Amino acid sequence: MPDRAAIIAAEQRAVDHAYECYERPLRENRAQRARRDERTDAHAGTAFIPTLPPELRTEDALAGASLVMHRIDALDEGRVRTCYIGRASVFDDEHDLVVANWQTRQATRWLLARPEDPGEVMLRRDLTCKGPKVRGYRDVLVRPLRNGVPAATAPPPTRDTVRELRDLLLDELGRARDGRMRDIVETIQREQLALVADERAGLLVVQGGPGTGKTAVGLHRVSWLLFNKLFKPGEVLVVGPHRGFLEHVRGVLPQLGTHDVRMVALDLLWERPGAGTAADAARTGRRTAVDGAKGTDAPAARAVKADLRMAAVLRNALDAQSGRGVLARRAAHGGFVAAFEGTHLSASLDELKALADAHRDAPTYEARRARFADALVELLVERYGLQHQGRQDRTLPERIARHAHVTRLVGRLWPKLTAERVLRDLLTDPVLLHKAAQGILDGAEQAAILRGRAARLEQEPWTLADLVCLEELRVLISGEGPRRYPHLVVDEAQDLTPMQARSLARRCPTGSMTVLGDLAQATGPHRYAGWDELAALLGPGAERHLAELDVGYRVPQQVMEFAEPLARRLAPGTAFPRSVRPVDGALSLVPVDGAEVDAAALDAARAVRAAADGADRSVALIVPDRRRSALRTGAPAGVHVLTAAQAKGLEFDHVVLAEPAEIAAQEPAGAGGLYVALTRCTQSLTVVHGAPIPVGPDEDGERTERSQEEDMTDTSTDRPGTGGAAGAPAEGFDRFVAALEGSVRDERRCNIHEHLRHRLLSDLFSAGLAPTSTPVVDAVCDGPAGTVLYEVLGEDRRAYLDLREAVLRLMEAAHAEGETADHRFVVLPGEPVEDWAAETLDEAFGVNVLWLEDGHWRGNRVPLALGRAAPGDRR
Ligand SMILES: Nc1ncnc2c1ncn2[C@@H]1O[C@H](COP(=O)(O)OP(=O)(O)OP(=O)(O)O)[C@@H](O)[C@H]1O
Repeated sequence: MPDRAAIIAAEQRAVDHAYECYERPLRENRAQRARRDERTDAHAGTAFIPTLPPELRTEDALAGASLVMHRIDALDEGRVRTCYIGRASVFDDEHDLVVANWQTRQATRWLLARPEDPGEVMLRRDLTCKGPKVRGYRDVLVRPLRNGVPAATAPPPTRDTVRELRDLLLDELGRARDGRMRDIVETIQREQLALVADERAGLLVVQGGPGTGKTAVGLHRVSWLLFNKLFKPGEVLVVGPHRGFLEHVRGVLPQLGTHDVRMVALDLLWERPGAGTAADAARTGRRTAVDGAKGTDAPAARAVKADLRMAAVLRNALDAQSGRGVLARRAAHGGFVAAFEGTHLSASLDELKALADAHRDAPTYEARRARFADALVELLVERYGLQHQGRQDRTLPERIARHAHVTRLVGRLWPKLTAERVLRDLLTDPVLLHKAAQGILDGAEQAAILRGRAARLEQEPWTLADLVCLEELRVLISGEGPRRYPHLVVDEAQDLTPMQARSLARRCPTGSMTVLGDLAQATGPHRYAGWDELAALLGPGAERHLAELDVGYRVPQQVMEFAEPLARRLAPGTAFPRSVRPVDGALSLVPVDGAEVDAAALDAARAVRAAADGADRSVALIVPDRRRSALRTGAPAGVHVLTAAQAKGLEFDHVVLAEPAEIAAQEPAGAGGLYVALTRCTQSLTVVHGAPIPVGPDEDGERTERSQEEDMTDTSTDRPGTGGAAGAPAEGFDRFVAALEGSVRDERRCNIHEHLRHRLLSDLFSAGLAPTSTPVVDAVCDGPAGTVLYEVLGEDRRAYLDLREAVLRLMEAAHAEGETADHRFVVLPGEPVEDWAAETLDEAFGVNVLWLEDGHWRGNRVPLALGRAAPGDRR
């Protein structure tokens, strides 16, 4: 058996040959170009200037990267053939393939072959090259031939060769980050490549913790899909979280040989009235054509506008300003009468209402108006015919349609509306808002989105959420939707609001999407309980495939371990990534006096910058939003000062983090923002904090756990934040209330719980009642049957034992509030699991059960639960 040196020498010869074959056409093309240039010079001044055909490349696209990465020996009709896989397809003089591009289906299939299912692969050898120089190799899959027949795969590689591969990957991961992401072709892992080359239709959702390579996978996938002609460049849109992120990843696709793919930051995706779209900007090259939203929403308004219920409110706003909405206000005026060619045309108010209602299912507002106008003319023509013994001529319908009174009536009932006018009226007119939001948004939610009116429509400070609503309205009014793409890639998708997701679905009606994200890093106003909810919004009706990446390539192990309890708390259902990178001394905690945080953070940044100098390492200082401008002013050169939101999706070699508790308290990101900030570094994280670092497993965002060094030095067992309100010396009843509040808060993190609670509150408001929620009671409402107390349960809580626990909670809540309820309800997200549960609960505890099924309330006493019971219906 040849020794390693001999194998490396043999592989070097193969790689040399590959380079020779790769470079020869380049050299020849350059020479040909030089000859043409000479000819062109000779013809200077003439109209004909020959151009070089695109296939005659003259530039080396490798830019120093290795051409060859793998050797594959594959069985082909009984013979073993050797093929090399690399960054480009290379042919020899006989047009035989010397290197196969990694993106060809054949090469991808070979690279995905596993030892336990090798297919035709007999040998996979990964080469460690530095440019054209072979430094080492590792045999990943070896299947010897015995008597011409492949034997079982050989035992796993020796420790040495494993270390060698790890070295290649770790070398790559340990290199300095200059703010630009690079491709990972040389070290892409099998589970990543499988996602890159996944050809299934529909939505591919990739969930993965920080640094698991989601962005890298998304971009390599774009390149792979285009290379294999599944889409053309103009057919793919990549949506990233912000401009800084796009800047960070900008170089990857060109490095992979992929050009002309449109990439847009999420906040520039929606057109601002009067400005062009991002697409316009890309076309015209004018950056100033688009500058996104002008205004900002307070957190409460942002939450309401993010919610899908907003779509129904917008539709209602249109209805209130047209058709029946206008007729309702016209009651005093009666129907329609107009003099016409010596006679009268007329329609009663009821007839007009019937016509207005008849076309509610028309696709757009404008279509409804057109159909109403047609139907009105038809009615008037018919009436005219009756009055004149059927005497009609061909131009009568047109004469009636053009009659000033008719056009005025149509115009009044279906005024020319623009999305901007409707939204402006909705957000600034409390009466219209109430009418449109009745039964959908409660009073507090309506108040949250109500705002003052700018002097002129063009001055309205549209927020990002408003821009999304404007698109929704435009679609409702005229059907005018955004440009469509056959494939969409959405990064950091966990931050999309439901309204944004609905709008993205509009851009890709086929539902062919690559959706990348991490639920634990969610920082938007809406938290998704799982990917299903978001996937259903993005690709309604499309096939969905969920994949998880669970190996962390960016963040040092020590830092990931520090952040782990926080991540598990934020998204208990997702896998926490294993980091492949132990880095000694990667984590430093620097406790300081609260007043010293800024100065200490700047000192730390200065020290880290100085230590990193010469090593070409990037340094970021991640700070709470309100401290950014002050710290930017004082920061040393070469240190990027960013908020957690700005750092999303980016990575730096060294990160200094200032006052994490303050970052975790920022709305709407909360602890998700802190998790993002903690996981940006590749080498070291220095945490400067005055307040304790809220990374513990049982935090609730308001309470904090002590930092590690405090844990080490302080042996006190009376730790704040583990059962009582923030550090308060709570006793007895107070402690009980605090504990109850804590667990209610936990429950209210569940979206399904919150959907149910809000729906219940909204329906009670619609019934004309005034329900309230308190920190311990999900809902309490005085209705015709007395006081009713509700305890809402969240996802997967429909079993009898859950119901019994809810009864106890109701009793505790009543005790905490001093509330003596006449009726008590447990509210579930679906039918109880056991069919006897509702009856038993009623008989045993006098507690009723209410649940939602297909959007309707069900249960043993639904009218009573919704405030519709007779006053005598008291227990
Ligand atoms: N197989 C790999 N080989 C080399 N580097 C890799 C590999 N996979 C990921 N990386 C590197 O790890 C870093 C993190 O990757 P990426 O930004 O794609 O992760 P992410 O999952 O999108 O992270 P986040 O959720 O924090 O945005 C990048 O520098 C990327 O190049």
